[in-house]
Amino acid sequence: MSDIKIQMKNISKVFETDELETHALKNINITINSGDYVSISGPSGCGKSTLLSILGLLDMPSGGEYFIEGTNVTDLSLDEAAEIRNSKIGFIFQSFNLIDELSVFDNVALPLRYKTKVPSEKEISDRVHECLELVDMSHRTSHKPNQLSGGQQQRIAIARALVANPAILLVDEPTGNLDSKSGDQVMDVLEKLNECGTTICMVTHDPRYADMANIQLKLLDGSILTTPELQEAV
Ligand SMILES: Nc1ncnc2c1ncn2[C@@H]1O[C@H](COP(=O)(O)OP(=O)(O)OP(=O)(O)O)[C@@H](O)[C@H]1O
Repeated sequence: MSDIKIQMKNISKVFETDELETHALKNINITINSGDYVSISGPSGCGKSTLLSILGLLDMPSGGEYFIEGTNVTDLSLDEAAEIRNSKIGFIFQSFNLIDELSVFDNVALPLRYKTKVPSEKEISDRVHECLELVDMSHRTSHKPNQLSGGQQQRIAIARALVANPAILLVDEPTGNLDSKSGDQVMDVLEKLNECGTTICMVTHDPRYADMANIQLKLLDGSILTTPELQEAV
């Protein structure tokens, strides 16, 4: 009955530099269903960024198979990977990566304007306002990013990641540049989005935030240490 968003089968990644081979990921098997909240944590160098890059089609695995919403995306050309990345994946980075010259509205609208079939201005406006409301930022549509706090900028980045209705949000240390209060607010927004059905996969060093996820993956030396654990809904 579950709707599979992401499936990795025996994914491996080997980096080869001069005479050195680094086995960054070994035999990774992950299934992420619609509505899951997955955290990935582990010590420095264990493979978190490598895994997130492959999940986000920013890098390709050395072996194994990767499916997004049932489509095999293991051996795509760069152009095909870019198209699937734009339509299926929303990214949230530690650095918010907003465009300073654009208003909040135009930053959030950007992924819609880059779609193969660009929606009408009315559709863009409706969707941007809907997403800004979800992150409690409807009152700042005309501001520029540098007129906002770090926490507010991250909430705008979340709205931008959501706007094209991706299959999954990939989140990399979302609170890394924030004080603890703003960080908690950003995590509250992610939790609320997940409660409303958004599928999330997040890399975090913070055990408090990893605990918010219903599937907690722990990586060590490129392998998943603990198999996914589904917590009973409280
Ligand atoms: N481009 C590369 N070339 C060679 N080795 C690499 C490359 N990228 C990563 N590695 C190696 O792969 C392993 C996993 O790296 P990765 O960046 O995924 O770890 P991480 O868990 O994200 O670390 P951190 O928490 O410090 O960011 C490390 O041993 C790293 O040195």
